[in-house]
Amino acid sequence: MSLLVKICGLSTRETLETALDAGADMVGFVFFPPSPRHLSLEAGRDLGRQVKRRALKVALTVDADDATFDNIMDALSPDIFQLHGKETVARLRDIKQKFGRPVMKALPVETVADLAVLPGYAAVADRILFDARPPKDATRPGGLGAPFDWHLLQNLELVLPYMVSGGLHAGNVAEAVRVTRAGGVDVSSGVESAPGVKDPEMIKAFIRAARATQELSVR
Ligand SMILES: O=C(O)c1ccccc1N[C@@H]1O[C@H](COP(=O)(O)O)[C@@H](O)[C@H]1O
Repeated sequence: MSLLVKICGLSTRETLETALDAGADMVGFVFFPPSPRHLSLEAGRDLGRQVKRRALKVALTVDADDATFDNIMDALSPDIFQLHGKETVARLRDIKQKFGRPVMKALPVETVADLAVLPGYAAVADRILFDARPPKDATRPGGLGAPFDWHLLQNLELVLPYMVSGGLHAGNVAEAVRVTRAGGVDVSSGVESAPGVKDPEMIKAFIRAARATQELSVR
């Protein structure tokens, strides 16, 4: 099975085109105002049109309300929602039913205790994203460029597809895949020259490095 590569937090036509040309499977758009990668609905509409089915469009939200989902559906028509807040299992079910799109639930990981919620979410989500737990005083729940201990996933038995994120970059993505056996990787800060500023060369290097790990991936 081939490794899915997601480049998240794209906000310009140039860097989106770089990610698509370099073969990203998923391109992520952030709809969360405190993030330096936050997109207006109009920018999301414009970038969404540019994708032209060359990759899956992922809309990242954080504890968003129904009106926000409605607006994102209208502007971007995402292929999948990435839920990166404290959404409950019941809210996941509700979002899937109301908006008719698959959901990828981000779960914060710092210790093995964080995996206790996994069975509940795995019963409803279409994909799980394991991300580093943010510090308590963080202004956002992700996109902080910090990794977690990948060994916590070493013995994971999860039938559902899962991805990893948190502090990935071209230099460590192979090791992350080797340890976690994840079927996909997601990066934002690791392909930026400054928060919110994507770097075309870093995007290409990350996708190249991720592709080189292909044979290590199982899910
Ligand atoms: O990118 C953001 O600003 C962001 C904001 C709120 C929630 C999640 C966010 N990004 C996601 O966080 C992880 C890790 O990112 P990084 O590579 O460590 O910067 C990734 O899944 C992003 O999609």
